[in-house]
Amino acid sequence: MSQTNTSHTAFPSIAFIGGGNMASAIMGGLLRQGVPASKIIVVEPFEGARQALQNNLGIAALPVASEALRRAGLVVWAVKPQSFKEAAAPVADFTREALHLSVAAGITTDSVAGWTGTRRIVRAMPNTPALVGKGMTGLYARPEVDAQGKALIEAVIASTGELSWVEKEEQLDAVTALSGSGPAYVFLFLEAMTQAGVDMGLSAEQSYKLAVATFQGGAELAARSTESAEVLRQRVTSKGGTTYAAITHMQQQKLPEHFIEAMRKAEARAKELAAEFGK
Ligand SMILES: NC(=O)c1ccc[n+]([C@@H]2O[C@H](COP(=O)([O-])OP(=O)(O)OC[C@H]3O[C@@H](n4cnc5c(N)ncnc54)[C@H](O)[C@@H]3O)[C@@H](O)[C@H]2O)c1
Ligand code: PRO
Repeated sequence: MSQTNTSHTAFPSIAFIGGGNMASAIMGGLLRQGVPASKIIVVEPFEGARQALQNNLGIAALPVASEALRRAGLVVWAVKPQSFKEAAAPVADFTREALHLSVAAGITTDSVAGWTGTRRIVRAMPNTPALVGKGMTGLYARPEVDAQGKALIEAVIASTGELSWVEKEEQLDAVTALSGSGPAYVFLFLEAMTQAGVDMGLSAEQSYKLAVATFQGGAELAARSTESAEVLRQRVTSKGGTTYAAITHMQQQKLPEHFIEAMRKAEARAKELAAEFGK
């Protein structure tokens, strides 16, 4: 992935429409990178969320769209797919000249273009580890976005972790099913591994610590290794040993097949969201 040389001093004012989890993760990354809070404008109708932004990040959010949005060179759409169209209506007139970045699952850039009146749009699929600077974000840029615009988006997203561009917009549905929803799969496995540890006589606390460290260590080993996950798995699996017993059971129960099937459900849901809420 090419690295950007956009420094935070070159950042334009950035407006966030929606100030919930994902917006907070990106804003947190920007602040950590030295972008001043005065360069960030947020529209967030829910008072509890505005309070959280003020308390956690020192950012004062607006309850409704206003002329202040005209300052923004970049608009980040961080509302739920269900609320996007409604959120765009009062904002669009102020932001036609800006570059737009949407993180909404499923919603296509054609829909965003229709609602915002501009085609300078990048669509992104981040994930929640962005909250701790360990995010993974897939990105798609419409042809109307120039190299400078892409460099700005890279600089914003790099403040939350890693990124990877896709060539076709529909590939973002696969990214959504994989890394977007993926942290939830990891947490589900953590829950199951912790429960198994408890069932076998460990405390919940110790069991959870072992499970989290195992995920961290396994992921780090895979990231640093030149060998495939399959080879790394075989190294743990002594013939006739303990891992063999567990993996054999998982394979007999078709766990990998079920897992792949589940991820295809997430991909299908991304497409449904586009059809349901993109009009
Ligand atoms: N949470 C994730 O893991 C994740 C990962 C990738 C992408 N996303 C996408 O990010 C988007 C936001 O998700 P989230 O988890 O941050 O949700 P969230 O509910 O935490 O945040 C959405 C915010 O939008 C606000 N909002 C509602 N209507 C609005 C309006 N008309 N104008 C402005 N703001 C409005 C809500 O009050 C809320 O604070 C979604 O589209 C989701 O698909 C989420
Ligand atoms: N969270 C959003 C959802 O579940 C998008 C990926 C992660 O729809």
